[in-house]
Amino acid sequence: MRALVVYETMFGNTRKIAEAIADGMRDSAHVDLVEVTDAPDDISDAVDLLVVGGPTHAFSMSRYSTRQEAAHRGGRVADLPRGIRDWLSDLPSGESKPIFVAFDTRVDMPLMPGAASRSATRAARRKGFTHTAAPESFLVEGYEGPLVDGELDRARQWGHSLTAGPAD
Ligand SMILES: Cc1cc2nc3c(=O)[nH]c(=O)nc-3n(C[C@H](O)[C@H](O)[C@H](O)COP(=O)(O)O)c2cc1C
Repeated sequence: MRALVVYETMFGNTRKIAEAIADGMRDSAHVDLVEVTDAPDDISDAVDLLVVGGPTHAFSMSRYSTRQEAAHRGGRVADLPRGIRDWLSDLPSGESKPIFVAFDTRVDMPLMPGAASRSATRAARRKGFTHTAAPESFLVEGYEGPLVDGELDRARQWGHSLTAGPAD
């Protein structure tokens, strides 16, 4: 199996989760891991599984304005010109599409609605991805992080479960 993991991050937490997911997947797949700014403009036919993740901003995927706000709060110095919302929207709506699965990071607050991964899954369906797997969220303690204890292990296991066969 060949997989592509595309991630967006402002404070580095989603990058760590993406790296752990890719690690878990590598047991049974060839995995390419790229930040959204370097992601290809189209998905190669060779990709069987597309995994897309980003931070939850304002109950959904980030927008330019929310990334600017993150930058003002001490996130990456240069604000990110495109996030996963823009990348997904710019993908061509061709016929052949890999399996799609999304993840996000969000703050550890039980009643906080919305998750970037759910919005990304809806966007992917609109784009023509007919095979989508259940999205997953990973928790951070505050806007800047750090990740909640145990989330990196959970991400590694989740990644493994995406590519491992049913007997695994
Ligand atoms: C502008 C802004 C809006 C946010 N809105 C939400 C939100 O609606 N729900 C939530 O759970 N977390 C929210 N957060 C927290 C982010 O999810 C958190 O910063 C992110 O998971 C950290 O990931 P990163 O280090 O990869 O940027 C917000 C953060 C920012 C900067």
